[in-house]
Amino acid sequence: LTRPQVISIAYPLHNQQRHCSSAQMSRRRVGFCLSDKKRRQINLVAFAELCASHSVEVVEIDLSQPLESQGPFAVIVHKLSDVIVKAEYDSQSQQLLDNFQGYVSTHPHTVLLDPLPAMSQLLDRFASYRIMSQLQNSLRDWRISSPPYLEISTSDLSVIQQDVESKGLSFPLICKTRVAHGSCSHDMSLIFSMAGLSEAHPPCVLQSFVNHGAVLHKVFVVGEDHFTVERPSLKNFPPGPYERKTIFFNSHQVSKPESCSHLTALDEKVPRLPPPSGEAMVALVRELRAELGMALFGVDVIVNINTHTLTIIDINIFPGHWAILHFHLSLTDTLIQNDLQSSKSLYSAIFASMLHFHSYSISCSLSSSLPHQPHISVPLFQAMRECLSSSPPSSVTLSQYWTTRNWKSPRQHVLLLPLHPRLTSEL
Ligand SMILES: Nc1ncnc2c1ncn2[C@@H]1O[C@H](COP(=O)(O)OP(=O)(O)OP(=O)(O)O)[C@@H](O)[C@H]1O
Ligand SMILES: O=P(O)(O)O[C@H]1[C@H](OP(=O)(O)O)[C@@H](OP(=O)(O)O)[C@@H](O)[C@@H](O)[C@@H]1OP(=O)(O)O
Repeated sequence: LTRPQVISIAYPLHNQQRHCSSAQMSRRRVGFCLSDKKRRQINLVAFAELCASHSVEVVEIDLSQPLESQGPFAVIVHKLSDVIVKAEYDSQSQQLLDNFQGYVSTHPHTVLLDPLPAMSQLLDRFASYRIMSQLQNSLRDWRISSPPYLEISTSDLSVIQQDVESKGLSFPLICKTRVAHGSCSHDMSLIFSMAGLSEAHPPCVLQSFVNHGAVLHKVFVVGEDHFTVERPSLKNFPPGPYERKTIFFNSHQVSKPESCSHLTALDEKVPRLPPPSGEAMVALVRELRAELGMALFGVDVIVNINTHTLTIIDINIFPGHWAILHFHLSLTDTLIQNDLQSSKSLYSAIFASMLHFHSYSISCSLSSSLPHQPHISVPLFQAMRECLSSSPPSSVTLSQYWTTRNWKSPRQHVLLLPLHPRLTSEL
């Protein structure tokens, strides 16, 4: 077996670490500010232990305490969506956010992934759909669009019906809450007629449903890099309007890797469309990054079965759990490109280690669960399947290629482990 080239990222780091000045040493602290769920997903506690062996301190930021005494931070990685949404109506959350922003403003050398104002706009579908809509102009040559939509702020049915008509929105319509974060934000409905609009509760958006053969392309963006996976998605519906009961659903029932719903089973046999072209995806990601001013986000794309137009339906903050493997290495590149030369080795070390750590946990899961035990967890199995079906990733960097390749031959992960004696001994 060929030694995966990603290992070469790790070696020079150790050399550079030996020559670190005390100024650099003081910058070896990375703050994470994530929900309990996300922290568990990336196993931050175990990861912090691993980093410590590389002289890198991982700190879980306590927002309720002054940040000054918890820093200085070279980087802060956060997903403060909950706090940002709550700050709209809760003064305590607003205070936490102000303190956080205050720290960031007075520490311009701390790299914040991502800036709060940029994130906030994605938490509001009114704002993010405007961005998606504007993007159509610059991406027209790539035949990239977003469905027509309407912002609904009234519960006056006749006003909604008039707006739908005057805007020329075609049924079925998909109704999504204005707030794009939190469990309720994934509750949606499919409305098939003018009468059905009585079930659109403001504030929400009504977006034209686009038939796309029940395939969703989820693009994860990490700085300069991106990669794409396919997910299940809603099936095709005949163009409306027509009499049919509104369908209520939760987006996580239809578009998670493990989703298995009658709403995603096509009623008819249709030829599978080719995936979006790599060039178009590159153009899309480039425009979005510039427009959003963010490094960590996801964009959901479908392909219109009639026109073959790439259609953007959603933009998300911070890649989901599945992105984590790719995230660590890609983030390193992002930081390097930002000219953070002095921090280069630090970030490379952190994220190469993170990758190794995850490789370790995954290879253990794989070797213990496959092929001997039928009780492999559904999410893990689906995640593997998702990865296997996403080859080659649309933006193939060395690290991404490596990751994908190694998922196909999980045993190769073990080859990485001698780099970490502690992990090897655990094996
Ligand atoms: N305009 C549309 N046309 C066709 N299908 C759509 C459209 N909008 C959404 N969908 C379907 O509904 C699902 C959920 O939509 P969307 O991505 O907006 O939800 P979400 O809850 O914001 O998702 P996420 O979990 O990524 O945050 C999509 O995966 C897709 O199957
Ligand atoms: O990151 P969080 O835990 O908050 O949850 C995000 C979730 O990731 P996870 O399921 O891997 O956790 C994402 O899933 P996929 O992109 O993989 O589909 C997606 O549903 C986001 O919309 C969620 O963010 P939220 O809507 O809550 O802001």
